[in-house]
Amino acid sequence: MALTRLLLPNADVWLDEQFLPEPAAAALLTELTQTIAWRQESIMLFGKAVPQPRLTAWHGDAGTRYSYSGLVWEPEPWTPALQLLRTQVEAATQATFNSVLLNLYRAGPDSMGWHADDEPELGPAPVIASLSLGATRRFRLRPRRPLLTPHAPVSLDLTSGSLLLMRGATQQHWQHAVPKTSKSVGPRLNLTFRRIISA
Ligand SMILES: O=C(O)CCC(=O)C(=O)O
Ligand SMILES: [Fe+2]
Repeated sequence: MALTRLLLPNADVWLDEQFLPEPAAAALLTELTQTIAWRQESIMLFGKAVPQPRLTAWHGDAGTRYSYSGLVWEPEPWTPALQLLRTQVEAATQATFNSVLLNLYRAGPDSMGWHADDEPELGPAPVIASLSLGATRRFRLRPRRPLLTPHAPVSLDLTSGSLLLMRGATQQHWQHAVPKTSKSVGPRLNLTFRRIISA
């Protein structure tokens, strides 16, 4: 399949719902869930350490330090599976990536709050390629400044093997989130390939 552009103002967002065929996506979910050194980080919220409602890992080229929600990440090296995915994602997106943030949503209560991936390390127009494996979870997008970007919030159900690409001014004008769900859902693993410009 191919990436198809979403018609959103002040955004440059593309989706390929069938980037990886299901047997490959399912096999990768199992392999990565078992072999990645998952951590549950805490973020400081009003002076208190609050565990993030998901597990995370950060892999990349040496020197791609990244600060995220008050945490500073030193990357783990690329594993063969992650390196192969990087090559495939680069070919599909015509972009280059030097790091990947992995998020494991163990079940419905695991989530990610509203944010934009606009850390200075990512430069003025971050290119982020997001590969989803496992359970379908809802991905929401909303304008950061509704007067400047008049549009209702958007919901995408990201299925296993789908590839979402955000680039250009998307992070400047939109936020995104993966809300909790009360539905009974299995694990979902998401990989966001990124390019750290100022290491
Ligand atoms: O899990 C997702 O689909 C989104 C992940 C995300 O927004 C991030 O890692 O910054
Ligand atoms: Fe994000």
